[in-house]
Order: sequence, then C-alpha cells, then structure tokens
Amino acid sequence: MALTEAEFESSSIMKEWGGQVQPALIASFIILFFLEACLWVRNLRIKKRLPGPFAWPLVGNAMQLGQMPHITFSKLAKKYGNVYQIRLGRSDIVVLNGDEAIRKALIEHSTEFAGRPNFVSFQMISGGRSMVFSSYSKQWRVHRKVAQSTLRAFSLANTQTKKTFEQHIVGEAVELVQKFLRLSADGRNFNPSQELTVAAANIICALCFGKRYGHDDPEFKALLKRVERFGETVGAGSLVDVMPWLQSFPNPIRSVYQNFKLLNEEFFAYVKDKVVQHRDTYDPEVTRDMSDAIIGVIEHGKKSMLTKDFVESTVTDLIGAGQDTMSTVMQWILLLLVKYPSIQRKLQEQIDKVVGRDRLPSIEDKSNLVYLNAFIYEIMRYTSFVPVTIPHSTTSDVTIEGLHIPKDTVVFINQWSVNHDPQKWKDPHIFNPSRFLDESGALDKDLTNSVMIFSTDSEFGMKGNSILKEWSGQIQPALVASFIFLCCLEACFWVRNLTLKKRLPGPFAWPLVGNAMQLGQMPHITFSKLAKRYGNVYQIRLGCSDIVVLNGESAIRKALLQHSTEFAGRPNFVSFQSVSGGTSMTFTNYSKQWKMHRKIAQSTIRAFSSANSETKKSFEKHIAAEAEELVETFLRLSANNRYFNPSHELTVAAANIICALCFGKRYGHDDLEFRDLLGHVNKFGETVGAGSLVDVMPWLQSFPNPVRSMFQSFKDLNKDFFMFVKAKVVEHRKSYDPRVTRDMSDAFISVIDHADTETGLTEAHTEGTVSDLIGAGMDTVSTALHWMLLLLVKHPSIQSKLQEQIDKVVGRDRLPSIEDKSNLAYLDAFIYETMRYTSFVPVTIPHSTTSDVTIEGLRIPKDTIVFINQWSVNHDPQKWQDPHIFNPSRFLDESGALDKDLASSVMIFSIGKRRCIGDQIAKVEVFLITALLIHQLTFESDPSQDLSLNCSYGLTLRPFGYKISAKPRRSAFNEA
Ligand code: HEM
Repeated sequence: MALTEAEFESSSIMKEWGGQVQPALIASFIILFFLEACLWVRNLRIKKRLPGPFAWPLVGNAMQLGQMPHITFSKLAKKYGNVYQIRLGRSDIVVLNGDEAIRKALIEHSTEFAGRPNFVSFQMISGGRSMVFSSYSKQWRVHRKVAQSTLRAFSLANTQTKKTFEQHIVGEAVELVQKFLRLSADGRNFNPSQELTVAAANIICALCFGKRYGHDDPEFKALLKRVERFGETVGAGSLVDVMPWLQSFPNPIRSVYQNFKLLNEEFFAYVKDKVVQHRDTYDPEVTRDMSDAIIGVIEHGKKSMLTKDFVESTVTDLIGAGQDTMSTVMQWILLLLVKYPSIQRKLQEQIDKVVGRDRLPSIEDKSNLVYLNAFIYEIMRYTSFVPVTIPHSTTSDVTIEGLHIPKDTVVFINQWSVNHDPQKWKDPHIFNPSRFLDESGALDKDLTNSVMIFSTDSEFGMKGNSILKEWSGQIQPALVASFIFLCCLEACFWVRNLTLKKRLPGPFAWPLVGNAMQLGQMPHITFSKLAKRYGNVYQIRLGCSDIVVLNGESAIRKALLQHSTEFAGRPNFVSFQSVSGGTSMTFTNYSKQWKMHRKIAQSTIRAFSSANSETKKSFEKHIAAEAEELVETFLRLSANNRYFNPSHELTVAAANIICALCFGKRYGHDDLEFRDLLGHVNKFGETVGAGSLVDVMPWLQSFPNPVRSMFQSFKDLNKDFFMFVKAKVVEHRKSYDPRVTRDMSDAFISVIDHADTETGLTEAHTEGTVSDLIGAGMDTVSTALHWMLLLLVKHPSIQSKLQEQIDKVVGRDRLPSIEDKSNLAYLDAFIYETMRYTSFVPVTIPHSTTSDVTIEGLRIPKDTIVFINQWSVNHDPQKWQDPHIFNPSRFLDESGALDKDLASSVMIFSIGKRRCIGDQIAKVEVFLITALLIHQLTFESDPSQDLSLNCSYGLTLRPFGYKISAKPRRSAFNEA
C-alpha cells in the first residue's frame, strides 16, 4: 500500500499485524476459541433446545448450509418438522418452513414475529435508520407508514398517479425494446442483465428523484456498480453477524466485510447528497417526487416521531429494495421465455388477441391477459427468487406448533419451502404457468395468493443440482467425519514436519492454516516486517505449502539473476492449471518447450511495437488515438463542473490498445462484446484471491464452503475468457493468409500453427498466448494510469511542474510524441516514482525452484514455492531516502537529467527469466498517455472527497474509487 510515513505506520494493517508474529493475537485467538467451546458446552447442558441438527462449536451449522440454504432448510424440515432450530456461529436461529407454520407465525402472531435481529450489519445500513432493517417499535410503525403511503401516493393512489407511474414504466420498456433490437443486430447474442438493471433502477430513481438517467451517465453507472458489488459482499455481512469473532483477527471475510461497510456508506452518501439537493430547493406547493413527499411528511408534517435523518434512510430503503428485486425478476422472465418457446408463443397469441397490433399493451389489459398473469405467478413460485426473507426476530416469547420460542430469537422464513411443497403443488419442480388457470381458463386467485415471495405481509436450485448432490439436505455425518479426519491428518503432518524438516528461519506456523491468518490485506508489508526479524530469505507456511519469501534488492538479484534458471519455475497450483486450459505461457513451469513459447511471445510483441520505425509509428498511433479519445471523454464527463470516476475509461483505453495489437480491432466504449470482456477482467481480480487460497489449502475443495464456490466462479471466468479469445483466434485462422500478417493473432498462427520446425506447441498454445497478453496487458496498464491520475490530483504542484516542462519542450501547437521522451525527464521521473511508490504489483506471480539451490547460505529444495517481494526493494530505507514520501525529483541528477541507474533499479516488472515481456510496451503506453493527458488537461480532485491512497488487492494494488474533473488547457488540438 502506498502511504505516507505517518499513514503507513498507523495503517490498519500495521495495527492488525504489527509485522511480526504477534503473540497477543495468537493468544487472543486461542482464548476466543476456548471461550466459544465453553459457551457451547454450557448451551448443550442449559438450553432447552427446539428440535434441530447437532451444532458444532464456533461455526454451529454454518458449514452445512451450502450455497442453497433454502433447499437444505426444506430437507431439514422433513427430518425435524416445519419449526426447528439451527445454530449459525453464536446465534440460535429458528427456521420456519411450509405454508401452515409460516402463516400461523406471520399472521396469527404477526406482532411477535415482526422484529429484526440486532445484527451489526443491519445497524450500519442507512446510518442505522433503515426502516427495512430496524426492529419492531412504535417509531418503526410510523416510519413504515410514511414509506408505504408515499409509495402509494406515487403509484396507485388515483387514476392520475397511476397514469404517471405507468408512463414511467412504459418509457423504460420502450427503451428496452430499442436497446435489445440494437444489441441483436447482425444476428448477435447478448446478455440482457445490465439493461434490465438499468431499467429497474431508472423506474425507482424516477419515482424518488424525479429523474431518469441515460445508460451512460457516470453517476448512474457508479450507482449500479455499487448495487452489484453490494450483492457480492453482503454474504460476509451475514457471516460476521452470526460469527462476530471473525472481526477480531485478520481474515478474508473481515476484509470483504469492510468493503461491504464501505459500499453501504458510499450508497447512503449518494442518496443523502440527492436528498440535500431536494431539501435546498424544497417548495411545499410543488411535490416533484417521492423525496419531496417524504421531506414534506417528516420535516414539515404534523409533529412527527421521525427526525430529518429518516428522510435519507427512507429513500435509501426504497431504492435499495426496489432495484435489485425488480431486475432479478425481469432476468428470470427473459430466461424462462427463451427456455420455453412454446410458452412464449402462447403469451404472444393471447396478447395479440387482446391488444391487437395497433397499440401498446397497458395496465388496463391486465385482467384480460390471464395467461400472462399466470406466467408471472409461476415465475415467482418456481424461481422463489427471494427464497428466505430478510431475517425476522421475535418481539416477545411465543409458542408455535407447540414449540416455545423465546423473545429476541432470530427467525428465518423459508418462502421457497411454501412454493415447492409437493403436498400443495403438483410437480413443484416443473415450470407450468397453466397450473394457475381453472377449467374455464380463468386465474385461480386462491392459488395465486398462496405463492409466497413478498413474505406474508435474491439463485435457484432444483432436483439434481450441485448443492443437493453436495449436501443432500441432511446433516451428512460423512461430511463432518471427513472434515475432522482432514484436521487430524493435517495436525499429524504438521507435527511430523516440525520434527523432520530442517526449516529455514521464519515465523511459527499453525496447523491447517500455517501463517495464512497473519498475512492481512497487504501481505507485502507483512513480508517486509518479517524480513526485519528473520532476514531477507525466510520461510512461511500457507495452508499445506512451505513458501520461501525473498526480500530486498540484494537477495532478489542474487536469486533471479545469478541463479536465474533455478528460480524460473512456476508452482504446480490448481488455479494455474485452469488458466487458458493449461496452455498459458505465464503460468506454465520452466521447460524447453516453455522457453520456446516465451521466445515466440517476446519476439511477436517486439515485431508489433519496436522492431523498426514503421512498427514503432503504428504502435504509437494506436496509443495516441486512445489518449485523444480519453481527453474527449474526460471533458464530456466533466461538463457542468461535474466530478467523475475515471476507472471505466482507463480500463477501456488499456484494453483497446492490447486488443488492437492482438485482434487488429479497437472497440467502442459501449460495445457489448467488449463490455463482457472487461467485466471478466474485473471479476477475475475479485475471485483470484479464492484461487490462491485453494492453491495452498487444497482441502478447501473437499467440503462446501464460500471459498470453494468462489474458486468455482474463478474457474468459470477463466473458461469464459479463454473461450472469448479462442473464438477470435478461430476467426483469424479461417481467414488466415500467410502473405498478410494483420495483427499478433495472425503472427502467432504463423509461427505456432504453421511452424517450420518442431516446437512442441499446438494450436491451443496460439490461443493461450493471446490470452496471456490480453490478460497481462489490460489490468496492469490501467492500474498504472489510475495511480498516475490519483497522484496528479493529490499533488497539484507536481502536475503544474509537469505541464510547465511539457509546454516548454512540446509547445502548444502540436501533441507530444514518443520522440519527446528524452527531453521530458521530469515526466519520466514522475512515472518511475509512481511505480516505485505504489509498487502496484507488490509481489510477482509465484515462482518455484527448478532444482535445489543455496541462497545467502540457506538451502532451498527443488519445487519450493517462492514469493518475490518487489515492494521491499522499492521501499528499502537503505536505498531510498524517505521511501514513504512521493517525490519524483529523487530520480533527477544535479543537472536535471534522469538518473538511469536509479530508475532501472525500481522493481515492478520483476527480473530474470520470468521478467515481464510487456515492460517496454507498457512503458511507452504509460508515457504517451500521461504526456497527452497533462498536455491537454488539468486534473482536479472533488473537494468533497477525502483523497486517500487506500487500495484493494486483487491482481494488482488498485486505488479505491476516486472522483476528479478535467479542465481543458489551451491548444491547437482542443480548438480543432
Ligand atoms: C505497467 C505494466 C506492467 C507491469 C507492472 C507488469 C508486471 C509484471 C510482473 C511483475 C510479472 C511477473 C514476473 C514474475 O513472475 O517474476 C509479469 C509477467 C508477465 N507480463 Fe507484465 N506487466 C505489465 C504490463 C504487461 C503488458 C502490457 C504485457 C503484454 C502485452 C505483459 C505481459 C506479461 C507476460 C506474458 C508475463 C509472464 C512472463 C512469464 O511468466 O515468463 N505485461 N508482468
């Protein structure tokens, strides 16, 4: 993490893990464990438990729920009855299943079951004032009434509001039709997910803020992104709710939970901002939208129990709840329409009969479109896309089905069990809208009313799905036994290792996890601290793997340059094998064939970037075109003094350059195929952590747990990404002409597919190489640009100095070019300092030893995994004065020229046989884009944001989202 000295020392990671094996941390973990065990034994003896499965200490039944808890709940109900108890972490939870028990509880005992648990994650939503997540109270009842009546006033209150509401919806639907037709042009297939999310978001935003957004509005895109990421992190919220001790030591769930908190805060701040704008322009005579209406009731109404802060929380509740649910149901509708074309036809026949072809359907047609109604009810029943409601809690002691449930018990309502009860629904696992029609073809209202999806007051599993196979719905004794067996086996290995293996110096490693829990979110900082204690070469253990960590310039240079072959291997990780179907050069171990593969990749990159002045020029043109487009887009996004997050645009620019080289084609910013590709790369960064966990703890794959599911997504993403590249290469192969090399794909086809000599490489390697280059070239370069912009706005004086130099060297009548590089020493220094200071690839891709080797007097056996801590080289206080201070001038000598020796000792591309092969093109890209941007624009940061250098750790260290604006500088180019 790139921080100032003070920030660095006080950064949370330092507090979490003071860089050495903190005995206090380990002691507190052991105390926690024993405390939990004691509580568990006490509970066993004291508490009169409801029926339910056996609960383990610490985790309770958490490991048994699998990815589809609602299915597990239904299976458990068969064994323990419709009301039973499970334990998740520390919380006893009552699960209600089946129509009868749920209706009894929620209708006959409605007040007793109307509470919400006191979960920490609930308390942080909407600043703790969310109506949806607050417990039952008099104030809550008032709050709910305000929300409910406002919703009504803006939708179904009278014919006028009904009409306006309908108009909003029709507007979005018509836009969807046009968008879908455009996306289907030329017989293309597309993923409708984003468009549906936009439509749902627009409807609720129009109601709340009186405004719909364009699909490309950056503010809106940021809102959607937040909602998407919310879904990805909310799971950690629930885990921390039931296992609060997960917050007390560094672990991956704690980090995801932190993100979840941050997202909530950001989302709330966004809504608050809008509400404040409304408050400032509020006019009691004109109610523009729901925000105004809520301000009217809460702030200007009769004496209200609700303070002004409740306005923001009510609007947040409405947007949060309205958007995700609606877009989910729309996605299911489209999926089931294409899965059942005969049903689609039947729906169209009915609609043509009732509406005809001369007008659009309206809400008045609803009563005549019986089959469409039945279809929608069947979707809700069959998918049960909200399978378990938001947790309830009991507001007082209550007895249900003869079982006593104490006050403040957490209650899960399994809606799925109602909708899939075979006693009630014939063949519940079959999708059949006609089940809702009576003999005369009319809608059976009793039956539609019994579908439970909105509670009585967000994935899908069916017979034979993986979760059922994994956890066939009951507490599998075999699973629990195998977990205990695994633990024992690990413990035995651990004891044997302690006695047998001559270990290198290093911290004490725990059984099962080794030192995994001590690494925290920024392992490179921990590694550097450990080096102070154990020397520059030491050993840690992660899960099952012993790993040697190399730190500091001298040890790393010795290993990677003097013993280059011995350190050129890659470990035999399962996650590496899943990249490009095993044909990747980057992730393949050292061998003769690998050497050939690397040489081909290297010389092809050179041929397309720097081989001669012709290729140099054409490569430069690609980059300049992207930079010019960036300038235009940034100016557009800054119109009307707006601030924007440059993330998406920078990723697009980096992706376009590498795609232009590989496929001879750049894409529009909204090209669907391209957006898909970018989505993959972003998701890749999010799931790669699971890959590394499974690599070092392969036993995580042997029972259902969140890491295993994430690892599955990681594998799926890799497969999808590889398929995308493969399809492109196959197209190239079909139109391949040996006389014309259009792009790098053609070049690889020529040297691999049509090789003159035996290389051992197959056609699949051609595809693997292209994937390697796109994968490696996109994320890294865009991360570098992210940091550059952030540092430019954080240090305006450096930005001015850069502009002064560029104006002096280039002038204002032409654009900068790569030839100016030698005269722009300060810009070069700025780029090197950004790479040094941020060290955004802090640890290289793991290496492994290809034979036994001795380094700094320590013997490392063949096939040992090696981590190279580049960050330690760039932050070594022996080498760099004040390494935690950002100061480009450190790279300039007294005459103001670049100190080339110092610059080349920054380590970010690694060194030796595995050194990055894209380093030269990356440097050209970063130089030219930065030069062009600062020549044309001045960047400023949003004064309302607290500019931090905090970052997330996926593939690279990426700064958290920040907002900037760009102002044009006078130039021939701008005026043109
Ligand atoms: C600023 C941008 C970049 C940085 C900081 C960077 C950094 C790195 C690092 C640290 C490695 C791992 C080296 C090791 O394992 O010791 C690597 C490997 C690699 N990089 Fe880059 N890279 C960048 C851009 C690129 C680009 C633009 C491309 C290609 C178009 C590329 C292609 C590769 C490939 C193919 C490898 C694997 C080499 C091997 O395993 O032998 N990189 N890069």
